[in-house]
Amino acid sequence: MTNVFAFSKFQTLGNDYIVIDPSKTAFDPNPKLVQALCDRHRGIGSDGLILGPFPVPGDPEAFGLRVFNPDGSESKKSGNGLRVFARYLLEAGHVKGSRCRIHVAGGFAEVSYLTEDGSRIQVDMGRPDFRAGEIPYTGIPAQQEVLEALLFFPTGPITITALSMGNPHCVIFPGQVTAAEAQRLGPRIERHPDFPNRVNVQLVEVVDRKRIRVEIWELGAGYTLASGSSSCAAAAACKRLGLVEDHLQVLMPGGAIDIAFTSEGRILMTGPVQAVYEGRLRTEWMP
Ligand SMILES: N[C@H](CCC[C@H](N)C(=O)O)C(=O)O
Repeated sequence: MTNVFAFSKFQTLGNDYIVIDPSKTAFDPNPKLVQALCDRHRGIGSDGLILGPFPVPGDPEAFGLRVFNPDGSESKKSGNGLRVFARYLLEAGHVKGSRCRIHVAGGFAEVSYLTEDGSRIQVDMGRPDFRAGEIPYTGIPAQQEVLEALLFFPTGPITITALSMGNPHCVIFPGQVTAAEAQRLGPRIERHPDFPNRVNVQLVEVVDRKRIRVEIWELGAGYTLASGSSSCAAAAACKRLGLVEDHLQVLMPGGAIDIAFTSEGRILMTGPVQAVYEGRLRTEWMP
């Protein structure tokens, strides 16, 4: 039988991830292979791929992970990905107790298991950073914050609020918050030259001061039903613009994520995780 390798599949609010554990499966995350695995017709199919745990230099208690988008690019952070990975760590016996610390390119995240089985998890996603240079966004000077700035297109400008959650986000408040509008505007904003590293895009409707509704276009993944870092970014923009309170729900097509701002301005993101299946992948089809 040709080589096979093990993987796990999880999903949270319809945002799904493959998890590959390097201690079980030797895996080179080259873009072509990541694209093939995330392909919903030729491979496993997912909104992203998580590789981990890795040891974190200088922090023996922490677990390292890498997150890849279906286009093969590496993500600096993923809110749903962090919750999925935290669940995997618990199930694989890497974690004992109700907390763990995870390191991803965009920084550390403290994780709390709210249920014994890891089906509901809270992640401290840190503080949003609106400074243009941290996103990066080049439309205004690096130290300035991107609050209701203008992003120019041949058809006219769009008003944006942009920030980093460890990964880049651009929040807009368009007349229509629909999947169609997310798929129309998302790619244009994702690849706008003022976002040299590309950007995740959120279309936001403020329902009231405790609920916002969001449609999402993800950098390197396209339209998704939910996104953890996007829910944090949309909430952070609304909070910064004085539109919502410190505790709110972010309503997405796949479901809702709870957001709480701490007194230090950090964002606590809480949501579900579901295990879907364990798989053994043949390798004969791989690029
Ligand atoms: N679904 C992920 C977002 C991945 C972000 C990725 N598209 C990037 O920033 O490159 C989340 O739950 O946060």
